[in-house]
Amino acid sequence: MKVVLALGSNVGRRFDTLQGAVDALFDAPGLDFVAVSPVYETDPVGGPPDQRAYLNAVVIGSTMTLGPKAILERALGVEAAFGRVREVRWGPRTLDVDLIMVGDLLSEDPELTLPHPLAHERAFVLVPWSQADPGAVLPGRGSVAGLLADLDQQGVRLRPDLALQPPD
Ligand SMILES: Nc1ncnc2c1ncn2[C@@H]1O[C@H](COP(=O)(O)OP(=O)(O)OP(=O)(O)O)[C@@H](O)[C@H]1O
Ligand SMILES: Nc1nc2c(c(=O)[nH]1)N=C(CO)CN2
Repeated sequence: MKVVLALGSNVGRRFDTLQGAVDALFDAPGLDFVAVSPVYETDPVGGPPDQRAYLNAVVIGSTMTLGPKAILERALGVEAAFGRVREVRWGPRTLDVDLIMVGDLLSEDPELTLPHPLAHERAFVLVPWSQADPGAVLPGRGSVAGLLADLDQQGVRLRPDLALQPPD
């Protein structure tokens, strides 16, 4: 099953945090690395004003053994390991890891909604995802390229000077 995860950081050493997350997500068995997107610097969407810009990226994996809850637990564990401070909704965070999709699974459980309920409207997710996988499809919503055609992408800027490496 294909697994798509979105990474974001707007506090501290943002790029190092993203690379650390890529490494940590694939550290334990069960999830195999497939691809990582370029890094984008993005205007904050929602939350308090005067937040620093985010760095965002998307990482794609594959699993034959893990269920969606196990993948979410891993994602939340990696977030916690980077000391995310969860105070303000949509406020600053050291690391945010969102589970965008797991195969063609659909779930409306608030603990794990699949696909991620806001992914289809977030250019900071869809732009990097389309670069990592040009043929990507968001289950129930259609092609990522098609979704992007209707979205404002001005707040999402490629950082060609920053490149994430595959997990070590
Ligand atoms: N697809 C998903 N990916 C990540 N977390 C999810 C998902 N669906 C539900 N959740 C739940 O959301 C909680 C995380 O909420 P959190 O406050 O981090 O949201 P956020 O990252 O600030 O905002 P957003 O949901 O807009 O990305 C997790 O504890 C998790 O149980
Ligand atoms: N640019 C940007 N804005 C956000 C982000 C993010 O990763 N990037 N994450 C949010 C909550 O998940 C809220 N707003």
